[in-house]
Amino acid sequence: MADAPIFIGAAEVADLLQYGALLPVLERALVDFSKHDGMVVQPVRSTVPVDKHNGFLGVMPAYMTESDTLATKIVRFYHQTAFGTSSHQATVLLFNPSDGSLRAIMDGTVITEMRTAAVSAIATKYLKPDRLETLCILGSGAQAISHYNTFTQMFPFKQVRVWSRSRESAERFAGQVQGQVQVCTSAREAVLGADVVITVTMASEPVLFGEWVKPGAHVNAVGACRPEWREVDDALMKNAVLYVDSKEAALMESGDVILSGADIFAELGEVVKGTRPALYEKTTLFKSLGMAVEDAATAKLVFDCWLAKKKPKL
Ligand SMILES: NC(=O)C1=CN([C@@H]2O[C@H](COP(=O)(O)OP(=O)(O)OC[C@H]3O[C@@H](n4cnc5c(N)ncnc54)[C@H](O)[C@@H]3O)[C@@H](O)[C@H]2O)C=CC1
Ligand SMILES: O=C(O)C1=NCCCC1
Repeated sequence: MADAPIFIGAAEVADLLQYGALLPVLERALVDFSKHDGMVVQPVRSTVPVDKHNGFLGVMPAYMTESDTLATKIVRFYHQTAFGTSSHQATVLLFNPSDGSLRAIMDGTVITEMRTAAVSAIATKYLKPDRLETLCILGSGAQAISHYNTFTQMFPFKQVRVWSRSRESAERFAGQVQGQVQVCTSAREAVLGADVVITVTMASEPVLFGEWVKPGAHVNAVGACRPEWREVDDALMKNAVLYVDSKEAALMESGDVILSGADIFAELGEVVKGTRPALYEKTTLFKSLGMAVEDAATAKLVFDCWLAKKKPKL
């Protein structure tokens, strides 16, 4: 009989996951996904609208042959949540690929926060390798915090600006993170002159406009994961060189891509592998929707770290 699955809660996931180990694991997952050689199986996320309660439930399975990783994430994202509870909550199930038995149930909320920020950082590393002085974050929730933490660890920004719909939440954000943050009164003020812009809002209409964005800047557009939602206007979508995590998902899920009619230049995994160029002298935009392979690879890393910690030291 198979062993009972282990449970790894949020605090332990946060303790086990280090960006130093996570980044190469994610780069490999992105590359393997973008080979499209049949070795990675990842259907586009299946999302159930829960209209009555203004929310969605997403199911994200993946199998990666080379690393022999089988997992699924279940994630809820709700517009209205009680104060103090996160709009996004997730659980990851990690299976034994050889017989399909359940190996581990782990918190997926921390995984979602950390792997999404890490993938944006990978996009930034390839698409904006130099002149990283000013970082702008639009939004002040959980992803804003994980992006702030990752980006200030990985890059030498001299200034970080934040804008949020309410000044109160932007100030709360500034008080929560370590280091200086300039709270801006408008999105425009935050974006003008920034080298890197990150959009991490629950907006369904554009909050970022092309006319504000400095030529040659890089944008990570992380929100707006529904076909009718926008975070970015048509001008930016059409004038920037557009990179995505998955072309198939972008054409099914991203309102910014679908409704602007912008052409996708490449998948991020193709850039990491070197089969498509990083046009970093131009204005670039990475449209992130989040992929199951990112969760599966991260969950396997968490599980392997958990096993290594558990092993008695000889
Ligand atoms: N690409 C990816 O892999 C992932 C994307 N996401 C997306 O990232 C975004 C941020 O997620 P979290 O930080 O976890 O959410 P959160 O609920 O913690 O924060 C959302 C932020 O958006 C702001 N906001 C809400 N409605 C807005 C509006 N109409 N206009 C402007 N700002 C608005 C809120 O004030 C808050 O600052 C969401 O769109 C989420 O779905 C989340 C997980 C993974
Ligand atoms: O990748 C994810 O996880 C999510 N992406 C879009 C919003 C829901 C969670």
